[in-house]
Amino acid sequence: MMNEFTQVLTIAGSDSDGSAGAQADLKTFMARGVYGMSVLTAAVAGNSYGIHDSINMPTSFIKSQIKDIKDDFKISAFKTGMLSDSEIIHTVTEEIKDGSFGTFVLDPVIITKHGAMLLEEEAYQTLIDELFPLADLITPNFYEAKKLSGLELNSKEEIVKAAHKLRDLGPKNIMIKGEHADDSLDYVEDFVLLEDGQSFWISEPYIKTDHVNGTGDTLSSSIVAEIAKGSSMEEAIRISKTFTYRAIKNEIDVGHKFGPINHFIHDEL
Ligand SMILES: Nc1ncnc2c1ncn2[C@@H]1O[C@H](COP(=O)(O)OP(=O)(O)O)[C@@H](O)[C@H]1O
Ligand SMILES: Cc1ncc(COP(=O)(O)OP(=O)(O)O)c(N)n1
Repeated sequence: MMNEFTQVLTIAGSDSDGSAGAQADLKTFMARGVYGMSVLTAAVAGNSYGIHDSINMPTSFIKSQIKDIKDDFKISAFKTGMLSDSEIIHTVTEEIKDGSFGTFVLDPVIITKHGAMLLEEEAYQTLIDELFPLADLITPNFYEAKKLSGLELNSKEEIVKAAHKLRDLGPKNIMIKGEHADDSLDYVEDFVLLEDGQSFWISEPYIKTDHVNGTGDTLSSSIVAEIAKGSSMEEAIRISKTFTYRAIKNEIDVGHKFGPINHFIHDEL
């Protein structure tokens, strides 16, 4: 008899070097023991030196991919990543708003840590207006949280304030990932505000390395996997922070500059 397998989905861009985007999501899904599927919204040409070109999928093709997933599979949880512009956000919103893909983790991919802009500025408000109200969790990085909340985030108090401000825009749970651009840091601390009003800081030691491409994608897709397997939101976030930390710490030698993290560490967890 065949085993029933937990099925999850990423709606995201393809990143040719395999470090981030849908490729990182699918590797993470595999590492976390769930069956991953992908709907591609865009594709970027990139390597460890950076992103050098990109193309958006036609919205009709995004719709076709989602239709084929809906027609055949039972998705327990999903995430969105790179959505490029308002037209793609609108298309994805229309296709997912029936709730048939289960728990929704929105990774508001705006900018990579090396400065590539993956969402047009005119689309920030569309993301807030259309997708935030549907999201069970949003996971902005430090820069994205600043942009989306309009706050400077110069102190822990301001990060807490930003999380409340973002939650007022509709998402049930908020995780603001901490700053890690400064090499003198001891810890990277993320702030989590849960649906029931509870909140906590979650920290791991700062790792000094150039191999951090795809950390945000890995974190959010791991949360999707853990929720699909039955964890609570808090458990899924805690497990995924540890998984991402260990994937950064156990470096692999791929690429000449800013390399990927290590998705092969699942056996040790
Ligand atoms: N150098 C680092 N050392 C330890 N943890 C890190 C490091 N870089 C990122 N992280 C962690 O990886 C996760 C993803 O965050 P981040 O890199 O900010 O996302 P994004 O890729 O969206 O910019 C967070 O939990 C963050 O704290
Ligand atoms: C296609 C594509 N999607 C997303 C990213 C950025 O990934 P993320 O993990 O959010 O950020 P970095 O850690 O890579 O900065 C990407 N590069 N490509």
